[in-house]
Formats: sequence, structure tokens, C-alpha cells
Amino acid sequence: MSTDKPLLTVEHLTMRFGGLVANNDVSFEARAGEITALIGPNGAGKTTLFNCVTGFYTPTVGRLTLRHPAGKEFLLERMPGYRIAQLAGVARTFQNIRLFGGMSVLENLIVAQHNKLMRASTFAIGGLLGFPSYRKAEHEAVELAKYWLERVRLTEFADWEAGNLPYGAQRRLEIARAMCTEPVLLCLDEPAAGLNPRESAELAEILTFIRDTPSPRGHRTGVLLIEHDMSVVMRISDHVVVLDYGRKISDGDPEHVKNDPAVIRAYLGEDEDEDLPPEVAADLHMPPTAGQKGA
Ligand SMILES: Nc1ncnc2c1ncn2[C@@H]1O[C@H](COP(=O)(O)OP(=O)(O)OP(=O)(O)O)[C@@H](O)[C@H]1O
Repeated sequence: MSTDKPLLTVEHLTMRFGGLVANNDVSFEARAGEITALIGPNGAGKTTLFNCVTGFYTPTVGRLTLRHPAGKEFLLERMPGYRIAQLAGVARTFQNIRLFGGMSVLENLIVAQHNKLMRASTFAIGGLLGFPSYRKAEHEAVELAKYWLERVRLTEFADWEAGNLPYGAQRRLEIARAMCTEPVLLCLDEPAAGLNPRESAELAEILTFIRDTPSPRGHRTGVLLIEHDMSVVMRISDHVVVLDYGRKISDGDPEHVKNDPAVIRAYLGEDEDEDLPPEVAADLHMPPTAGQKGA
């Protein structure tokens, strides 16, 4: 685990939509080489927080600092979304898959490297004339795409139209596409949604690989993960931040969070006789007689 300064520092983030406070004075840190999960009941403000980090929204109040390994700092709340992706090195996936369905799997990964290729082509001329620097960049882009295809086990589907892939494979392709931008921070919005248990286990393996393996450029990627599948969250997260009604109600390692009465109350509601949804109960604290997974 990293002991350096945090990769992302969120300070007093508040996001209001008219009278609705979707994020209310939220502060936390996320580190490179770690998976930080953002959990909480529906409507807790998780996606809104992601949208602030990735520049889709400008926070009403608050500071979002991203620190690169070489020390450069970016104040994300002051940057438009496309600059956050291009310059700050933040990549994201969405709750609803957003691939280029009519392009091949490989093409999706090359297009993700568009900025790098455009620079190498000196904005088209070098590419048209086949400058060596462009050919080198093109070769490297294909190699990086192949590297991530292999990691997400899609090499054999490289020529398939992305839209024809099975659902679980599309989810993995989205992650590979984000990783082809060589981000320092990867933001994943419910990557396990709709996956079966085998696919969820594969996803967990991919995310731990991303966390544990330096990128081909040599930096450690930090992962910010929104996920409702508690079995995935509790198994792979280093750090869990819990939101409820826009506020942070807990922050710590999975063991701390799953035993935190405030978290249990948020998921159970006031009536503690009510049953937790099985997928949540299995990984949050619950009476041993109900078959709690060993901590
Ligand atoms: N653009 C918007 N305009 C108005 N209200 C919004 C907007 N985006 C989100 N909200 C509201 O902010 C609150 C938090 O929503 P958000 O989508 O961030 O929650 P969430 O924790 O991601 O929920 P889920 O787990 O269901 O995806 C909700 O009450 C939602 O209706």
C-alpha cells in the first residue's frame, strides 16, 4: 500500500441542485495503488460525487485535489471535464455501458488513445505523411490495446463488433478502454451491475490487477469504485467511504465499515427487524445465525 500523499483529496464537497443537497460537506482521501469504494443506499449521492470528480458538475462548494506521482497538482473543481480526462489523467466508466457499439473491440481501444495519436500526428499532417514518430505512436497504441485486451481476457474477440459482445465482456472492455488512456485515477460507476457471480469474480480479479500492477508507464493507478455488490466491495477494497443522504457517515477499512452501527442503520433503516437484501447482508455485519461470511 502507498504511504505517499493521497492521490485524490476531497475537501468539504457540497453539491446542490436547487433545494436538494446531493453531497453535503463530504471529505475523504483516495490513494494510488488502492481501491477506494464509495457505497451507500440509492440516492446517497455517489454518482453526483463522481460527476464532480470527473468534471461533469462543478461543485457548489469544495476542493478536489488530484496529485500526480511526479508531484503536479490539479484542482479538479476548476477544470472542465475534457481537461480532467486529458491533462489530469482521470478516466471513468458509466452505470450504463457507453462503448462504440459499431466499432471493433480493438478499435474501441485505439480510439481511446486518440489524444496521444493526434499529438503524434501533429494534428493530421504527420499521420497523413506517415512520419516515423506517428508510426511509432500508432504501434505503441496497438501494443497498449493488446496488453489490456489480454488483461481483460478479450484477445480472441479483438475483431468483434463491440456491440455484439456478451454483456459481461462489454463491461470488461469499458475498463480496458479507460485503462488505455493510462489514467492515474480510474473511476468506475457500478462495474458489477448485471454481472453473474463468475463475471463478478473476474471483475474483482481485473480490479486487483489494476491496483497491484504499475501501469506500463510505471505509475500506480488509484481506483475509485461505486458499487452496490457488497461481496465485490468488501473483498477487494482497501478503503470504504459510506454516504447516506449526501453526507459521509463512515470511512475506514472494510472491517471497520461493515461493523459500523451507522452503516448498518443506513442500510436497514430505522426498523432493524427488517431484512437486509441478501447481497448486502452477506457482507455487512449481521447476526451469525443468519450465515454471515467469516470476517
Ligand atoms: N442533475 C440532477 N438534478 C437534480 N437532482 C439530481 C441530479 N443528479 C442527481 N440528483 C439527485 O441527487 C441525489 C443523489 O443522486 P445520485 O445519483 O448521486 O445518488 P446515488 O447514490 O448515485 O444513487 P444510485 O445508487 O441510485 O445510483 C438524488 O436525490 C438525485 O435525485
